[in-house]
Amino acid sequence: MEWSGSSLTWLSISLSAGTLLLLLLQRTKNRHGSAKPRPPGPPGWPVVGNMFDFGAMPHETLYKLRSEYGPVVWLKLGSVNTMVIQSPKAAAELFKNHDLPFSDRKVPDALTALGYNQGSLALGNYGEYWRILRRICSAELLVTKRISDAAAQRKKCTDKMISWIEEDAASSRARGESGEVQVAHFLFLMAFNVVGNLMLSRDVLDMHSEEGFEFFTAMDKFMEWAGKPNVADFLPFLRWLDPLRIKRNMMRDMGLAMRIASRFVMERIQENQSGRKEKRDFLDALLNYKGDGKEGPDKISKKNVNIIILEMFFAGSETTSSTIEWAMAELLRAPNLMKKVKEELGEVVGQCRDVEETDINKLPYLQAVVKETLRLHPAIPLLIPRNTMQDTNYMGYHIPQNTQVLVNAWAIGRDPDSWDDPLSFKPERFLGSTVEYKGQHFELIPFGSGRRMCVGFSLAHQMVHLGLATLLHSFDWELDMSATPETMDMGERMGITLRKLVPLKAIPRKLTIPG
Ligand code: HEM
Repeated sequence: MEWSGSSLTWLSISLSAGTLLLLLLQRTKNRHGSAKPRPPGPPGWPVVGNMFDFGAMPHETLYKLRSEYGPVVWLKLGSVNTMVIQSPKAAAELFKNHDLPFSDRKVPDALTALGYNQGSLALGNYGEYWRILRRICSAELLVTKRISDAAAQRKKCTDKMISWIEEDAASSRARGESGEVQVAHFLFLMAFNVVGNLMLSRDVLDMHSEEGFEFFTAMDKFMEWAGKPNVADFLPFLRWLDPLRIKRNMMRDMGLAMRIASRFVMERIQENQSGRKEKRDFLDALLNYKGDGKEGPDKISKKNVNIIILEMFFAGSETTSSTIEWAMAELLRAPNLMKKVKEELGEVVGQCRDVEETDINKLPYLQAVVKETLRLHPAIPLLIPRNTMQDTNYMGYHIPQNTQVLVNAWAIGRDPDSWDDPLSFKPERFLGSTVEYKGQHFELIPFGSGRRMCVGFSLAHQMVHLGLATLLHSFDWELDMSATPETMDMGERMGITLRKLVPLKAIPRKLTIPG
């Protein structure tokens, strides 16, 4: 049979009409749900699903969907089934009753570069290797004795931060400028060194060191690629193509960061071989690990040790420094609140000595400021994506195996059913309240909850309080003439963490703490 011109035209019209019908049917099916009940969600397009509805600030886009679809939302991101949880009640149901089947991770393609996810704790599949790492990390990072033993190291790092801030402000003034400094830069150096001391018993960054700068730059690039939205995560059949070149770039920059981390590890191995007798640290715990021959690996490979060291650096430094930066920004916007924290510091610490970690428990207003900051600005707004290991019946919905689960801690912190005036920064709401962020109160979960909750939680608690208190106790902070509390930009930038879009700049003036 021959195809005439008119039959070809008809064929193409029928094909187009058929495709259109299919598209509409697919949208209708998604809108009304399939045979098995799924949570409600916006209709998606074939192939791409809701991929293009996600936007640059997914936590905000998802928060807006709550009013239409309720606290549990179903999306299809390309071919990835995704469930989003956006209320304390739904989060409690997940973490209390379904934590185990939801304990795997969904791994972004970029972080499969050089086998990173295979060695990682944060992205590792739920299984023996993860359990062993988690045990080692908990012993090093969560046990109160270990954390308090390292208090002097943290104090040394905050002292250095203050002297670098003074140095930078002085050079700015010497150039005839206002003395303004970029606060997050120094917070990052401090946090990086706190982690460095815990992992490797040494400062890693110095304002002026070349090796530190090289490491910092490589890590910064690593975090940039890890935070970039990647079409290959939504349409896995495109992975081989790596259309945005994210994985290729990641391989290059991660490779550099790994080489630097491996230098630290090799140095330690050589020191140990030549009879090093210094105090045992996190790196020793990883290198000395010996399995019991029953479950998991017998030892942690050198490559995986490098990966874990790297991971701790970026898990511990971006999160804590951005939290303190947000707290400082909120306080600079509200001079009356700033005055209250400083008065409390004046009463408890006074002017004759520095803040110590042992002061934290006596500073309820400072603690309330930190909680309020973590409520409105959780560093990882959607937590780290989980993945279901098996089909699960969750709140009456059928959630299939291999569903990505996002818990919107950012939206939960703004839930009007849990919080009065949820969008305002009001630390007072926590005074006299028993709400904590230890993963038991589901209206405040900046560190997550359940098995995969932040393993660095106790360390983070100390670092954020000490870092913020030290900044406030050491200086009076002012905005430059070009900024006012009313016009300060509080926009967000999404990368691997949620940072301020415009980095906070402020002028440190020598202290006038009342008391
Ligand atoms: C303000 C500071 C911090 C915040 C807001 C934060 C937040 C989080 C969140 C939301 C998760 C995912 C929890 C989940 O999926 O349920 C997480 C996991 C993790 N955090 Fe943190 N974190 C902070 C500081 C730290 C520090 C200081 C370290 C270590 C040096 C650390 C290491 C980790 C690791 C290794 C994981 C993965 C745990 C796992 O998958 O088993 N974090 N963190």
